[in-house]
Amino acid sequence: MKIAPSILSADFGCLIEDIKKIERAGADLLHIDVMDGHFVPNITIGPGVIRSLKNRVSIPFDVHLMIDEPEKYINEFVKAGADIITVHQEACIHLNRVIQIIKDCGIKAGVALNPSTPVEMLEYVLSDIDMVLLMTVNPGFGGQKFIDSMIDKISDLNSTKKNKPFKFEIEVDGGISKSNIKIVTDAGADIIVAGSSIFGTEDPKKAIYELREANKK
Ligand SMILES: O=C(CO)[C@@H](O)[C@H](O)COP(=O)(O)O
Ligand SMILES: [Co+2]
Repeated sequence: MKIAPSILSADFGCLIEDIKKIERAGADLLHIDVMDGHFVPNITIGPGVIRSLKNRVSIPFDVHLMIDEPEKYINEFVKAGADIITVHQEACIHLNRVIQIIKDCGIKAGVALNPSTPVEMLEYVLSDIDMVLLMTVNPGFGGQKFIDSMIDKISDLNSTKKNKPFKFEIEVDGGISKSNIKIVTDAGADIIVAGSSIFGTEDPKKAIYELREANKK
């Protein structure tokens, strides 16, 4: 199980210090939530901030684009330092083309699904992608409650993986804490995004340790 702390819940006034804490604690990926105020009702950061962080952070940048028409900005995010770019199925009219644009840049491609979007929407792209991001809250904000019905969705997607030699990993994003991490990984999640349950605590290093311990029980 990999842990990808989401900087959405970090203190943007001392962002690099917060990131250094989770890097030292053994975080696997840095999850960066990009929001445009259109696709989701919130605005966060763009390529400029990612570029500034890139040469100071060594773990891979997992960039979650919650923006309309993401194809217009892929190049900018790749140049800024994204290692994985995930676009929302709901934001892409020509999803296959957008995936190819990301892959042609030489980085990994992921596709995210809102809670109400069935996994079947990805049937004909699953063999092309490196990651499926299942939203377990409605995208837009950190600190929301995990939607319990998403456990069956994770299991369904995980069963699909057993039928064919797909390479994609399942990333799960929203409302994950030490109280539900085990049920999420048991259902088949490979990568856990956690924002408030890491950066919302006094000690992010301890929070990562506790997530890993809770996953063993
Ligand atoms: O993409 C999103 C929200 O849209 C997430 O990455 C959140 O940032 C996760 O935050 P928590 O639910 O873990 O607080
Ligand atoms: Co996210």
